[in-house]
Amino acid sequence: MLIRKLFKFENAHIVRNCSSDRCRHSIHGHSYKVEVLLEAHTLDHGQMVYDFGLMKGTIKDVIDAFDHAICFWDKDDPEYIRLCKQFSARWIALPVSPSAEQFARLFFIVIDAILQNTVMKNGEGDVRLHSVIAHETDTGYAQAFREDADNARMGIIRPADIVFSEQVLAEWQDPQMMQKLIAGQTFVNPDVPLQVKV
Ligand SMILES: Nc1nc2c(c(=O)[nH]1)N=C([C@H](O)[C@H](O)COP(=O)(O)OP(=O)(O)OP(=O)(O)O)CN2
Repeated sequence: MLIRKLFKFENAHIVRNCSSDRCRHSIHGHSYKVEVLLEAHTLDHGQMVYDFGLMKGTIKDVIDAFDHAICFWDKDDPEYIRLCKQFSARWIALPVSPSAEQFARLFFIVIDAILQNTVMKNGEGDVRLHSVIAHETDTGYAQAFREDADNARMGIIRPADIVFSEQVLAEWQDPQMMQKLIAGQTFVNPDVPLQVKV
């Protein structure tokens, strides 16, 4: 079974080298919608694949980091990068260009790492990330599956290579969240007292 939770953020970028003239030379923004799809073949004590509420913790925080930020490819023109950092308190440097495809891959990689490092407390079984859909506009989206996330021909994305500005970090509930993820520390879900025997 699949479940899906939708997240939203506003973000600005330039996508270098793309065919669309407006996109490759001009800073522009999108109201992104990100669908996170989880898969399991057994249900937890609440008879759910994974409680939607749990997805509003670390997973939501990571996606929300991109809200009202400018994203740039860390291989872009150093002067452009310098100016992004100078004029936007919220910026994120990416190891890949900020296309919808790469957003979908990036969120897959980070959310997959979060889930794999999460200690689940409510009888969740084989819950795993199925795919991530990044909607750039109402009419265009990219969907990343595990084989896309792992595909080095699409560029390597390591969580440690995503650099968040100080302002982004300061606004997280836990400013150390990404460092913990990179260090392989665990995220522990809240205990749930059982009220009826399942
Ligand atoms: N495969 C991709 N194609 C394009 C991407 C992308 O990330 N992946 N990105 C862009 C631009 O960022 C652009 O702003 C979005 O393109 P487009 O869908 O053409 O935008 P419109 O606002 O014109 O959308 P309509 O709904 O068709 O009006 C370009 N391509």
